Amino acid sequence: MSRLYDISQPLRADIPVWPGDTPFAHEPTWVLGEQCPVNVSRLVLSTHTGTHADAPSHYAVEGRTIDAVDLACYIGLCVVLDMTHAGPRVEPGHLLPVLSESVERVLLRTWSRFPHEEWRSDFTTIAAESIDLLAERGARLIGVDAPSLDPEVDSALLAHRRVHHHGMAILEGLVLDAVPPGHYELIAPPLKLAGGDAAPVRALLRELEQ
Ligand SMILES: N[C@@H](CC(=O)c1ccccc1NC=O)C(=O)O
Repeated sequence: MSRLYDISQPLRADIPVWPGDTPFAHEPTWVLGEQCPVNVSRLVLSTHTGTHADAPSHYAVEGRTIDAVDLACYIGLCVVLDMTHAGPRVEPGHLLPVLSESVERVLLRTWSRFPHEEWRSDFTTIAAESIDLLAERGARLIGVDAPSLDPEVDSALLAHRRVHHHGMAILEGLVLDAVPPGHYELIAPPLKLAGGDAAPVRALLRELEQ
C-alpha cells in the first residue's frame, strides 16, 4: 500500500484563528455513562478554521458557494514545492526553477515549522503574478500552509482575485512539514456546507506508485 500523509490540522481547543474570528469550541452535549448510552458533542467554528477550502463566494460577490464548487479540483495529481526560502511573498522567480511545464494542482510549503500554538501574522503570501504563472502551467488548485494567500491586512486580495479569474480552487492551512517535495495524489474535498463561503477539509496526500 502506498503511504498516506495526513496534511490537515487537528481541530482542537485553542487552535489559532484569524484575528477577530469565532473561537473554536467542541463541547460534550451528552456523556456516555450509566444514565446515557452515547457520547454526543457540539462544534462551534468559523468556516476558515484550520485546514479549509475557500469558496469563490468568500471573496467575490457572484462567486460560487462551497457546496457548488467542482470537486474534481480537490482530487488528483498534485506537486508539493518547497518555498520555505521565499521570505514574505512567493514570487514567480521562486517558482520558475522548480515548476514543471505542466501541473494540475500545486501545494506550497512556506512555514518551516507548523502548526503554531498562537496566531502568527507573518505568514508567507503569494504574489498575483505567481498565481498567473501557476494557471499558465495548468494548475486548477493552489494549496498553502499559511492561513491565506494574501496578507492579513489587505483588502485588495490580489492573489484571491487572480485565482478567481483563472477558475482555480484554494486550500489553506495545510500541514506540509513532514511531506518531502514531489508528486502525489491529493484527496481533499471540502464539506458540503450549503451556502458556505469556505469549509473544513480533511486533506490527504498519497504517494504515487513507482
Ligand atoms: N481571505 C482569507 C481569510 C480572511 O480574510 C478572513 C478569515 C476569517 C475571518 C476574517 C477574515 N478576513 C476579514 O477581513 C482566506 O484566504 O481565507
